[in-house]
Amino acid sequence: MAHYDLAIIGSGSGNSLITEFWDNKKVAIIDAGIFGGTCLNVGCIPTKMFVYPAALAASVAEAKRLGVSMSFAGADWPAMRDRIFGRIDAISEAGKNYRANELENVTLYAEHVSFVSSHELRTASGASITAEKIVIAAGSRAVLPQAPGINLPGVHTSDTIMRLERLPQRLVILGGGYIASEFAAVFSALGSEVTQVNRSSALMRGQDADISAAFTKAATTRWGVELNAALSSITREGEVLSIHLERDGQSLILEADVVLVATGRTPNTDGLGVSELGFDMRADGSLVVDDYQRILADGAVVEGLFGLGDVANTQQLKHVANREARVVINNLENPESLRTMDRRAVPAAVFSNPQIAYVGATEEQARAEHGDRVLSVVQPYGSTAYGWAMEDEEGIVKLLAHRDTGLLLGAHIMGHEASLLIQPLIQAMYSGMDVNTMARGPFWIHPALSEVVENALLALGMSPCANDPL
Ligand SMILES: Cc1cc2nc3c(=O)[nH]c(=O)nc-3n(C[C@H](O)[C@H](O)[C@H](O)COP(=O)(O)OP(=O)(O)OC[C@H]3O[C@@H](n4cnc5c(N)ncnc54)[C@H](O)[C@@H]3O)c2cc1C
Ligand SMILES: NC(=O)c1ccc[n+]([C@@H]2O[C@H](COP(=O)([O-])OP(=O)(O)OC[C@H]3O[C@@H](n4cnc5c(N)ncnc54)[C@H](O)[C@@H]3O)[C@@H](O)[C@H]2O)c1
Repeated sequence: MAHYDLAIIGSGSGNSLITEFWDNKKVAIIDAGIFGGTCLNVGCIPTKMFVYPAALAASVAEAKRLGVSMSFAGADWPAMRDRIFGRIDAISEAGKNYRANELENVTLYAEHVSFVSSHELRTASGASITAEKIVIAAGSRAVLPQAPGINLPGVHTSDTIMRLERLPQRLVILGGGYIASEFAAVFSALGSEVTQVNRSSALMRGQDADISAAFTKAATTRWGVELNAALSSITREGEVLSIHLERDGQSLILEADVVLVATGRTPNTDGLGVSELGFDMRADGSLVVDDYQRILADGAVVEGLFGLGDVANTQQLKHVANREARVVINNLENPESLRTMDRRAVPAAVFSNPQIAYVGATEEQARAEHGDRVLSVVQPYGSTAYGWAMEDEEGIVKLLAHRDTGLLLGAHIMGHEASLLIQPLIQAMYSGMDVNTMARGPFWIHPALSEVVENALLALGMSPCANDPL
C-alpha cells in the first residue's frame, strides 16, 4: 500500500493542484486517459485551433457579399490536423513526462481508480493508494444515445473526430448543442457537406429563446439542419453510413461517410465507487460540493476530500474548472483559512458561426424571478456604424436588466466576436455596475462594434438619475 499526502484523480484541471507547497510531500496523480485531460487534448484547445482556420475559410462567402472577390481552394486537412496535434500532443507528452519522471515527490498512475473507502483508492491493476487528502477531478465523457449502429466504424465523438484521416465529404452531426454547433461550423467551412440533426425544433435550446431562434435561422443558411428528427438507427454498407431518423412518424434517411455524435456529456462518477460511499450526487450524476469545493455525504463534509471541474459542477466549462481548482489549491494548503467559490456571473461562449456568448439569466428565467420588473432589449449589430461596415443582418445583443435597480440580469450575444463583446457585460454584472453608469460612464470607442453593446444598454431606457454620468 502506498500512502500519499495528496492524491488527485484526473490530470486535466487536477494537474494544476501540484504547487510548490507539495515539494516536500508525497503526491499521486492518477489518470487513465490522455495526460492533460479534455480541454487540452480533445476539447477547448484543439476545437478552437480548428475554429480559427475554419473562420478564415468562411470569410470568403462574407467577402463576396461586400464586393471582395476571394476564392476558397480547399483545406489541407491532414496538414491542419498534424499542425494542431503536433503542438498539443507534445504538450501532453511533456506534461506527463514531467510528472512521471522529473519530480521526486510525484507519482503518476496511468490507470483507472475507484474508491475503496473515503481515503483509499484501488487502481485497475490492484494497487492500493491511501491519502490524507483526495481531489476528485475526473471530468466528464460523451454519452451516446442507445440506438442500433451507434458503435459502427465511422461513428465518432468529439474525442476522435478531430483526428480523422481525411476531411469527410458528407458529415452528419447528431445534437443541437455546443459541440454539435461548433463542429458543424468547422466542417462546413472547411468543405464538408454537413447536416446537423436535432431532435427538437431549434438549435442551442439552452440559450435565451431569441438567441436560439436567431442561431437556428443563421445555421440553416450555412449548413444543412434537420429539426424535430430523432435517431432510430445507423447502418453501414461499404463506406456509406445511413442515418435513419424519424420525424412526425415519417422516416427520413441521411447518408454520410462520417457521423459525429454530440448529444451531451456525463460526469465520470460511475465506476469511481462514490455512490457506494454515499457521496452526495445530483440527478445528472455530478458530485455535490459545498462552497469550499468539499465533498459531501448526506450533507456533511467528508474530511480531506474535494471535487472540482465537470465531475462536480453542472456547467462543464474550463474557466469554471480552473477557478474551482484555484479554490481547491487554497483550501488544501490553508485549512485554517478556507476560501469559497464565487459563482457570480459565469459566462460561456459557443464558437460556432455565428458565435454565441452569454452571461446570467435568459428572459424566461429573469421573468420567472422578477416578473414585470424585467427590462428587455434586442439591439441588432446592423444598427451601428461597424455593423453597416459589415452589412451585418444577423448579429444581435440582447440585454435584460432590473427596472428598479438598473442592474443587468442577463446578456446574450449572437454574431461576430460575440465571445469578445460580452466581456464588459460580464465585468459589469460581476461588479454590480448599473446599466446607466456602464453606458454613460466609460467612453465607448467609435465606431467599434462594441457600440452595439453601448446602444443596447441605452436602449434599455433606464432614466438617468441626477448624479448619473451624462
Ligand atoms: C469538444 C469540446 C470542446 C470544448 N470547448 C470548450 C470551450 O471552448 N470552453 C470551455 O470553457 N469549455 C470547453 N469544453 C469543456 C471543457 O473541456 C471541460 O469543462 C474541462 O476540460 C473539464 O476539465 P476537468 O478538469 O473537469 O476534467 P478533464 O480535463 O476531463 O480531466 C479528467 C481526467 O480524469 C481522468 N479520469 C476520469 N475518471 C478516472 C478514474 N476513475 N481513474 C483515473 N482517471 C480518471 C480522465 O481520463 C481525464 O483525463 C469543451 C469540451 C469538449 C468535449
Ligand atoms: N465553447 C464551449 O464552452 C464548449 C464547447 C463544447 C463543449 N462545451 C461543454 O461541453 C458540454 C457538452 O457539450 P454537448 O454539445 O455534448 O452537450 P449540450 O448539452 O450542449 O448539447 C447536447 C445536445 O444533444 C441533444 N441530445 C441529447 N440526448 C439526445 C438523444 N438521445 N438523441 C438526440 N439528441 C440528443 C440535446 O437536445 C442537445 O441539443 C457543454 O454543455 C458545454 O458545457 C463547451
